[in-house]
Amino acid sequence: MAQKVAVLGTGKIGEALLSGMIRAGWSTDDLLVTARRPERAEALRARYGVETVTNAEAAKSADTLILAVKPQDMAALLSELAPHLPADRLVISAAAGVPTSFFEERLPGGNPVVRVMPNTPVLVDEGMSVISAGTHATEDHLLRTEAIFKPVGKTLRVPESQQDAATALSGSGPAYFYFLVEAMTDAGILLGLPRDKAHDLIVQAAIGAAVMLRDSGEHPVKLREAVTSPAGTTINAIRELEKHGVRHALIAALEAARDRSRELASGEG
Ligand SMILES: NC(=O)C1=CN([C@@H]2O[C@H](COP(=O)(O)OP(=O)(O)OC[C@H]3O[C@@H](n4cnc5c(N)ncnc54)[C@H](O)[C@@H]3O)[C@@H](O)[C@H]2O)C=CC1
Ligand SMILES: O=C(O)[C@@H]1CCC=N1
Repeated sequence: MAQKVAVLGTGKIGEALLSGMIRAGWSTDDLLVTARRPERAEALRARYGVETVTNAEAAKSADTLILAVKPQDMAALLSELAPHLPADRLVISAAAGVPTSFFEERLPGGNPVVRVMPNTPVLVDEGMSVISAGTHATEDHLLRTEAIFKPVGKTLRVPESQQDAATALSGSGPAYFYFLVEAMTDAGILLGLPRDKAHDLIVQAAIGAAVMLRDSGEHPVKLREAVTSPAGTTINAIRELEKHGVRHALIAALEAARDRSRELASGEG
């Protein structure tokens, strides 16, 4: 019999994963979702044809539960689940910061727990999902987790001690690129381009650069040097980026994201 998977907390990332599983060919008969608000449950049912259930029902009938609520809501969700959850059910958490020990303490039956940090490009099958096993999770549980996340992008196993860093780089990563595109589009407007043209130029530069980074096997410094002609335009821009400490700002930004992930470990504010 096929494994049933439930997504609990179907917000932005929960819905992105649900839609990815459906694209990857999961039957909606094998998927369950839970939502806090009835209107949201109805919208998900209408959009995807999936059954919406309570958290307790999901705990009783799903083989794998993907917990995609905010870190601050995780303790409350686990207290709803714990009385109903058989010990063999795989619990996958997508929450930033929250360690597998947090789940293990609240699920005393010894459920296998896998911590995953996905990112929103799972919506276009270009996600990255960073995976760590908890104490009771075996190779089989990791393979079951990868079967869910691989169709929507790449996966990478890391020791759990690297998850806060992975969250800063990868979970939050797409936001930095959107921020850069937004800022560079503003620059295009300053230089006199219409917004839609500025947007298209920067997005295509981003796509071209991303594909070259992925496919050329070249170091980013080499790729940048190839753009930077002697006494040309690019070096003037690079000098300004260095003068304004953009490299330093990026390092500080990712360190701040890593620190916030660590703070979320307590499952509080
Ligand atoms: N948005 C992103 O790019 C990423 C988010 N995450 C993690 O995913 C989790 C969710 O983040 P988002 O999707 O951005 O937030 P969100 O606020 O869009 O989604 C959370 C959903 O959980 C629901 N919820 C809360 N308590 C519930 C309960 N007891 N039962 C059922 N539903 C409940 C909320 O109503 C909401 O729809 C967080 O833990 C976050 O750290 C991880 C990777 C990337
Ligand atoms: O901002 C956040 O907390 C979540 C986790 C990684 C991406 N979004």
